[in-house]
Amino acid sequence: MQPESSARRTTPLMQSIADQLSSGILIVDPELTVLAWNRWMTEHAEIDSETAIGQRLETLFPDLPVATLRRRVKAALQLQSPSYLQPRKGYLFPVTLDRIIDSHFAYMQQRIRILPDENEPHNAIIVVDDVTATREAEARAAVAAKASQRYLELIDHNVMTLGVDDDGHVTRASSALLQASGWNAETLCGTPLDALGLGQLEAHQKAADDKLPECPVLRADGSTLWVRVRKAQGLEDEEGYEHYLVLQDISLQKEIQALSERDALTGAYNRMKFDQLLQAAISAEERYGQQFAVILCDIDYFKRINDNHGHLAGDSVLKQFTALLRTQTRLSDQLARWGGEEFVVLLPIVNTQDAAAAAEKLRQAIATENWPPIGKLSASFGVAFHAPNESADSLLDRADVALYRAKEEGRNRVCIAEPADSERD
Ligand SMILES: Nc1nc2c(ncn2[C@@H]2O[C@H](COP(=O)(O)OP(=O)(O)OP(=O)(O)O)[C@@H](O)[C@H]2O)c(=O)[nH]1
Repeated sequence: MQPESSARRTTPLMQSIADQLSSGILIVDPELTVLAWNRWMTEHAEIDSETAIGQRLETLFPDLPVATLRRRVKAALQLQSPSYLQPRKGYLFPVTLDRIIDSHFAYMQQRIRILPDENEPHNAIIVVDDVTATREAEARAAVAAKASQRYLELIDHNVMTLGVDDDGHVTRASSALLQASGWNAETLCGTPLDALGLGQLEAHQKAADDKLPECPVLRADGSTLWVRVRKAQGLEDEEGYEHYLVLQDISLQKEIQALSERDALTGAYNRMKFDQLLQAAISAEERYGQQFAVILCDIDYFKRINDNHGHLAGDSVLKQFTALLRTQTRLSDQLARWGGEEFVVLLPIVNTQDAAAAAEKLRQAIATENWPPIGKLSASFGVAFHAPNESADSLLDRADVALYRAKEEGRNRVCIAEPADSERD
């Protein structure tokens, strides 16, 4: 039944306007008895106006938070100003969504406005707005933000990255880098890149993809962390430009590389590495005129050492021999084990005489050293000075022939190789 007051005040024109709105409109008295009900409410709540009008809201909607709603209505009427209600569940009137399948919500999300009815000061107008789309977008954004956050955390924990300002000072470091380096975030910020062993920012900016700088970074405990450095896209904000470096741990790779270059027994370079060094020396001579020589050196009567003192004693002599050659050569010289009891030294030098003098120095050092358990030891030497345009094979052949001659002439001596074919008249 329709109460007198409502019938009087809801004119056909007002009802028609209310029916065209895309929000729910209902008028209630302070006891929440429905006095007016628009089409939106009929369609969405599936209760027609004849049924709704005259009924208390809690009768129509048994789960309605009546106490809260009544308080809000009272407040709006007393203050004669709008009041808003944000239902805890997101909706006041349970309206099922027909797009449940891809929605975060089963029920329509509503914004409730309670307005004092200016014509009837005891009544309140309740406006129900459908804000599902907004809440949906917010919920999706929250899920996306959480996923991005998780992704950032994943990167932070697993990828070594550094933020650097325009002056090459560190601005931030990922947890992965702090953990791998043992560095402390506070002390790290503001430190110049090169003080960490990471070189200059410009070098990383210019580096080609296939020639990324490899840097030995000093860990907090003094050990070395080898990293390959790639410059990533930077970011600009109101505080300025931030460059990003991504660091790849290549320590293991470096370790394997070092092992593959060296002879396991003596620690001297192996033949493969020496071949590379020799090629590099030939290129440097062609380009910059840096002359060099090689000394081939073979321990005399080494077989006897093995035969008389055992293989282990032979091994120990080889190690001591390597150590002696190291101390008797310069840092700029390169030492390799050529095979068995034969060694080779590559030395940047300007003439054959100087190379021969270097070999003679080695010969004397070996001859005067004490070699437990065998006593004395000697070695024979073949020295070849690299001729312009000479191949590596030709140079080594000449040194080998000279070494053979030293053996033939009685061992414990230095023989100088014949000039290369290109040098002969
Ligand atoms: N203990 C030990 N012996 C090795 C190693 N590599 C090669 N030899 C030995 O070195 C010896 C070389 O013998 P030879 O080539 O006859 O040369 P040599 O006895 O020094 O005689 P000359 O060179 O003519 O003075 C062989 O007995 C090899 O077995 C090694 O890594 N450890």
